[in-house]
Amino acid sequence: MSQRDLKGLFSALLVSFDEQGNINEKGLRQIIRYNIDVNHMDGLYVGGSTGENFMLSTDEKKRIFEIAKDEAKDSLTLIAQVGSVNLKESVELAKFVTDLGYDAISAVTPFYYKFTFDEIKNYYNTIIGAVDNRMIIYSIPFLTGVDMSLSQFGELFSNPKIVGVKFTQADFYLLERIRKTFPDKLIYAGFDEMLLPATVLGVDGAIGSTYNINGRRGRQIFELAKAQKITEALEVQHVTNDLITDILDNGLYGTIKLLLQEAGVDAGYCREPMKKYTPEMVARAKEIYKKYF
Ligand SMILES: CC(=O)N[C@@H]([C@@H](O)[C@H](O)[C@H](O)CO)[C@@H](O)CC(=O)C(=O)O
Repeated sequence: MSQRDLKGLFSALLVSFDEQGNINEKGLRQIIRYNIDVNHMDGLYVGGSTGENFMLSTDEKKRIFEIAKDEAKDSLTLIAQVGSVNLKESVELAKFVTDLGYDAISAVTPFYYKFTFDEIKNYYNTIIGAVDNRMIIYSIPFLTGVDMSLSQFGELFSNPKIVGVKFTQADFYLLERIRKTFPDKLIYAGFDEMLLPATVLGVDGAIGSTYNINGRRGRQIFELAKAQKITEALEVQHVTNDLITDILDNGLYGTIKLLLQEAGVDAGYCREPMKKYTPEMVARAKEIYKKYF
């Protein structure tokens, strides 16, 4: 098992697709390079929501995991999101990425069906039980409908191979309780627009979509907040949130891809059913790029 430190700032890796929705390998490699060479990320979170993962086949997921490892090599930490409502697929992917040398795996809470907590617990223990690796829970209640309590996190954390949580929630009371109760577990801020308050509450890192293009400001917020320079950190968070608001208004993943294209990266298209770019959306992305970069 990799002993690499898992803390720090991670881009939730975008995937470049061509107009037909096929993986654009050259573009994907450019996005990875941009995250390493320009954003200076500590790591990549591969196969997350931002990677449009839940719309992909098993073979496509594997190919993306392979390309990311091949391009990044050991230059930064790699976490693979392998969660799926198909538990057998999750186990297969967990084995695949562990063999590739990924530093940790992560799995979204199983969604769509209203699984009981015992079923969710069995899902995590089954995936991580199949491999010699570390697991980070991916909690994102606004998309999955799964909102776990402090004691439920505690039950999952009782498995020593479950080492942390990617906390994409705005519940700062729960975040503070998890921090205080489980000081040895890793917590990642999942909402980029709330990086400053999450860092003040003691998260170990952050995983987000907008770091693919706005990694420099994410780093400033994270480091300033850790150094207790809250006024300065807030100034950068304000600019960042103006940018995130503009991105969200224009279409989240598509706009980040269009901004990357302005920066010279072949970030391609989103996969349907996500919408195709309209001329208005492209024009607006150009304005956003000029305003913030
Ligand atoms: C739903 C979603 O995209 N959430 C993002 C955030 O980075 C989010 O895009 C950002 O904070 C803007 O709201 C991350 O939490 C998702 C993520 O890390 C992932 O791709 O798995």
